[in-house]
Amino acid sequence: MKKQVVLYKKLSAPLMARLHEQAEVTLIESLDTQGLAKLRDALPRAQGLLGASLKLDAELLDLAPHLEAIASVSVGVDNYDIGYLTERRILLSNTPDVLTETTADTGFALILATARRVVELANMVRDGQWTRNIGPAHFGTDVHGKTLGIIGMGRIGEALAQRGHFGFGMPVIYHSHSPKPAVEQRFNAQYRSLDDLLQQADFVCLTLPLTAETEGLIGTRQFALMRPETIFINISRGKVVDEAALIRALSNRQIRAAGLDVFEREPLNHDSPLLQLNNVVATPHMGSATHETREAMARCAVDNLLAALAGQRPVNLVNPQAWR
Ligand SMILES: NC(=O)C1=CN([C@@H]2O[C@H](COP(=O)(O)OP(=O)(O)OC[C@H]3O[C@@H](n4cnc5c(N)ncnc54)[C@H](O)[C@@H]3O)[C@@H](O)[C@H]2O)C=CC1
Ligand SMILES: O=C(O)C(=O)CO
Repeated sequence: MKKQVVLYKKLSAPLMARLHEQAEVTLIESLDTQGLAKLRDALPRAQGLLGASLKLDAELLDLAPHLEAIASVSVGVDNYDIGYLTERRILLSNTPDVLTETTADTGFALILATARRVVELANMVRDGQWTRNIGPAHFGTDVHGKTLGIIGMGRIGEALAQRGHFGFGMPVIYHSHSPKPAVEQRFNAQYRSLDDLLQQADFVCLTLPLTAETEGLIGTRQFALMRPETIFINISRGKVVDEAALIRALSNRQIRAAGLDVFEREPLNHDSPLLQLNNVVATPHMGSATHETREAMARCAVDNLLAALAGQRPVNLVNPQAWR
């Protein structure tokens, strides 16, 4: 008998066809109120779940007594209670690697956009305000040769270091759980304590996951360690940062600018004080959002889910303790 799969994300036609071959599929097209009600109705028969951007808490998962596997179409797994899933022996998988380069591209886009004031100056042209040659009031700051500080030297951190070191001649400093000699050799990178990195980097870039340990990692004290020239880039998760402290640091010009792809609450409210600040470039959590990468992520998630439902260990298993 085919397994019951509930999708809460639309997939491309070829991936849908693959899933249909092997499973009975219920598609929840959107996660609006109606969609969530449909999801609740489908959960009691679900053996597999596939999707992204939904906090799957115990209250929802308790509706799914037959659940065997969840395939998240993301590398970040902060939406899941891994302890609870493991207790229930539900296999959780994610989609690392396939999105690394694209997300690092986004990080670099934010570095360039903030330092060179790309959005602000492009809007000036669009608004008909380019009436004479621009002068120092519109100048930005160099990217090449500046110190790139990476907090969380994992896959995406390394891809960012590669761009900075080889593409822009940037000295790379980093902070992570522990030093990484191979990374230091490849990018001539140097390990720093968190405080030293915050004081020394021209670009402070967050590329770590949201965990109990990293929630609120960057707050008032950490912004106070940065310099007025510092540019702050967050492509990890909004909750790693105390957003109120960030807004104060930007408003007081304690730091120069921020490039933000992620926020405490998403979608970012249009009234957010962040959007009143012209030294902020805000993007809509688009780190991995290219056609190619989103398709590769979805394919990876389908592979993981079908493997798990066939009794095989998924390649990207997040909670190996749940594997019997
Ligand atoms: N903006 C976006 O659209 C995207 C955001 N992300 C975020 O980026 C995160 C990182 O992804 P990957 O590089 O693939 O993960 P990864 O696991 O390869 O790298 C994370 C690194 O952070 C380090 N780390 C974790 N906790 C730390 C702590 N408390 N202090 C210091 N270092 C710590 C780890 O040791 C690891 O080296 C994801 O978890 C996700 O939240 C990922 C993809 C797209
Ligand atoms: O994969 C993730 O964790 C994202 O944030 C979106 O790609």
